[in-house]
Amino acid sequence: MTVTDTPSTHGATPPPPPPATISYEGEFGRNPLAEAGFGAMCRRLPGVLGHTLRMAWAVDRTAVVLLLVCQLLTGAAAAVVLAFTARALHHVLGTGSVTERLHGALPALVVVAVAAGTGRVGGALAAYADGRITPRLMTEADIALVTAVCRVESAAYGEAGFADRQEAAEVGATRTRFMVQDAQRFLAAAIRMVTAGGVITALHWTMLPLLLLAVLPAGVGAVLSARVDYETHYLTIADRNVRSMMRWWATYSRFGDEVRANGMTGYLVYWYRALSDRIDRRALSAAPRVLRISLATSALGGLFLLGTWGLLAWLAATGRVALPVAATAVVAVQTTLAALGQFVLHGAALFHTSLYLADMRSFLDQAAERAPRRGPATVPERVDEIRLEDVVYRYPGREQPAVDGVSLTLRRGEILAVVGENGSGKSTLVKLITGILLADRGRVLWDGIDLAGADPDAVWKRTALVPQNYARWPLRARENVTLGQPRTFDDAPVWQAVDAVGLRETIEGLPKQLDTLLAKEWWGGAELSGGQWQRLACARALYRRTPLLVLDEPTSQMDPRGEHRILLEIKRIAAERMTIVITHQLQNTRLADRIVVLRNGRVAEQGTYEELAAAGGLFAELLSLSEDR
Ligand SMILES: Nc1ncnc2c1ncn2[C@@H]1O[C@H](COP(=O)(O)OP(=O)(O)OP(=O)(O)O)[C@@H](O)[C@H]1O
Repeated sequence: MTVTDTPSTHGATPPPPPPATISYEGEFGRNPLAEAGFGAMCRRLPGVLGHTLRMAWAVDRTAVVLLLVCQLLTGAAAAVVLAFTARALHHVLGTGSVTERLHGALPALVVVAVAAGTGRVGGALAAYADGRITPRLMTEADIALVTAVCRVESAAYGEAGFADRQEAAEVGATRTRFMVQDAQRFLAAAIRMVTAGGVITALHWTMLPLLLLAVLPAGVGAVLSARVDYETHYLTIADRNVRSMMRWWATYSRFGDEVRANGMTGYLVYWYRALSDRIDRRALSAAPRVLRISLATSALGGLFLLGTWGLLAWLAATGRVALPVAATAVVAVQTTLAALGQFVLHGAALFHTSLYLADMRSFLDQAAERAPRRGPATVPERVDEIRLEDVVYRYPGREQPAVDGVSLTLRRGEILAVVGENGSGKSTLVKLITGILLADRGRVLWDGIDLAGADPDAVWKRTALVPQNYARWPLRARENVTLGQPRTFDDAPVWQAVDAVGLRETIEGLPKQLDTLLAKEWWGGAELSGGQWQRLACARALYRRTPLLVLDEPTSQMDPRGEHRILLEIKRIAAERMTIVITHQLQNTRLADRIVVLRNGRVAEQGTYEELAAAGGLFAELLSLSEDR
């Protein structure tokens, strides 16, 4: 047999590469539970219960009170049912005629019926209270997450593991659904266990410890299995995160053309399956461990249960307990066994849920730590100058700074063009000027106020930005213009902004004009073309009328008429503000008062269009390349 490097079958190609393996080092590389012992895990329960109670209390106090009262009621009802069943059995199995015995048992049976009914009503009301609390609890958890993520310093997104902690927190937020239910069932089982345990101890003191031994292994098994499940979850967070992102990109209708016309479907589906298989393999590799735990704990529990029944038989056979008492004991054993079983299983379920909720809480703490803490300084409505002093910024995990010692001054009324090759630091520079990122070194001063000490909301009230990747908000056309600055109910300024970008005809042609929902996916929605969306993004920035206007590649998708119109508008309104335009269309930099050319994060040259075009430097080189067609 010979082995060749060349494919032997007609046109066979090597298999496509499998999805990259993602693993993290450092803080997030280790499962926080990896070293936690069984006792430590169980000690988390009171904390989880307390937290659940506090959260539930905050959303609906009446429902919480109702829930607790109902739990007590159902627990007490269960005890009454058991105690009076014992009494009834005492009569039924006693001496006398059948009628006498039944007659004697009747009052106890009535009490049993009433108590059982009360227990059922209590159970139904508890479920109702849970139904009132849980949806709001989920909403609160969800909103807390969204708010936390929207508020963190932008730099946090770049930190290793941040997105995965967020994904873990999202799972935690969805698990909130089980939180009240688990806590409620656990409490109910605890109350039933205490009451039934009391009854059974009264029959013979050895019964309860034996029963406890019979169910404890199942509880230990459930907790250990929950731990294995969480370990698998932890190991696959990164993969699931990437998979859900990929799923969105692959199935989102806006990218459908690219997927189809580039023949990506096959590979995407292959990729999706390969990653899913990898996730499944991790889950399946845990299955034997779960089976071993389950078999061992079931066997142990079964042995103890056998012992309990044996003891009961021995007590009855040797006359140590009377027959009616033994019969009651059978009922009591069953009830206590069920209560104990539920107690440990719901305890384990609560513990399981708590693992995920802990992820959510730790992410919220992490996000809170990364919330801007810059200082109280505010920025006046009018800003006359922005000065950068030797500003340096390096993205986390990158060796080279993206902006490396930039100093420049921008004055009111001035239009600054920033140019440079891909990756030269233009967008990063703009993020530093607008305070989205804070400089690692050096200062960005707005009329002498250092952005490192200024309240970011106060700064962002004064900025308008058309980023390179702007969002196409699935909102009405009006909100797509006013988002971030809903000023009045008056549409006139909205139309002004729409006119400024030459979009009036388009908007008037929409089914509901400004009220049209710009989301093709939804019924009643409409879709715009790429350039029209870009015009809308520009309209949004112009509508804000802020002292700083930043446009990053604002006309890359526009036709010449649209581009011309926007550039004229920028010039028209330039006197009242500072304007920064990033562009690769070097002809467009003619409108700027000054051009800054970046290379590797540094200012390579600056000057007017004419000066730079004649200087023979990088700008002149790029200009000649753009003209060499
Ligand atoms: N979020 C980020 N995390 C890490 N590195 C980043 C990030 N954003 C940009 N960079 C890196 O910083 C450098 C500067 O990027 P920047 O986006 O500022 O360049 P640019 O001049 O705007 O490029 P382009 O012309 O392609 O838009 C690049 O090397 C880029 O890889």
